[in-house]
Amino acid sequence: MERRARIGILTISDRASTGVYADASGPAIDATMSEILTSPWEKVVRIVPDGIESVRDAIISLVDDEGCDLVLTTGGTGPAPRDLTPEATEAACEKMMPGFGELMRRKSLEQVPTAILSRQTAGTRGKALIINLPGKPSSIRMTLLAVFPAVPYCLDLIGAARLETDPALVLAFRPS
Ligand SMILES: Nc1ncnc2c1ncn2[C@@H]1O[C@H](COP(=O)(O)OP(=O)(O)OP(=O)(O)O)[C@@H](O)[C@H]1O
Ligand SMILES: Nc1nc2c(c(=O)[nH]1)N[C@H]1C(S)=C(S)[C@@H](COP(=O)(O)O)O[C@H]1N2
Repeated sequence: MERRARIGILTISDRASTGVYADASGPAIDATMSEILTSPWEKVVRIVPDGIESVRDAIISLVDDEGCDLVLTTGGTGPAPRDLTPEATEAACEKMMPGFGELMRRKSLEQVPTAILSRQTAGTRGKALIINLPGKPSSIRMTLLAVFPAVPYCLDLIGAARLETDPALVLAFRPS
């Protein structure tokens, strides 16, 4: 029996974390993962304000304390002074995986010219993969679908839980 995957959903937003507006991006990640995954999984949801320490500590806690296999962040990837998610991700990770950000920016560029303003990246910490998504709720499904074909094999390689996907939506590629 395969182990149930644990997926961290981390919303990074000054305003959503203080209740100025309701978080729409975390629920969009949850909904997209429910669409994509056919293997058992459970979520661990957090909302934190922007900042290197707040975000780094949340990622470390989701991986080290909560045992997450995958952490999906949203928000804080742009150029504004308080957008520090890529720096925090780098501080929490042992290896950076720049291909994720490159592909998401390329896909987003088909929709909005400001896609290049996102500094989103990805990396690994122990047996966990951390991926940054932009903050816009409308960007979540498209960016996740773009990179997800490579996610299950990446988790295999780092020794995380095995993920199965709905092939009608995401064809997970596992080189033989
Ligand atoms: N978690 C979220 N839930 C709902 N809407 C969001 C969320 N994050 C961002 N947005 C929307 O996307 C817009 C642009 O995102 P951006 O990351 O620039 O937000 P922001 O202005 O930095 O947010 P904050 O001030 O809360 O950190 C925001 O103005 C908001 O309308
Ligand atoms: N798919 C998609 N990607 C996108 C956007 C978007 O609307 N759709 N917005 C861009 C904009 S305007 C910014 S500033 C950056 C960073 O957003 P963040 O700070 O909310 O992470 O993401 C970019 N990537």
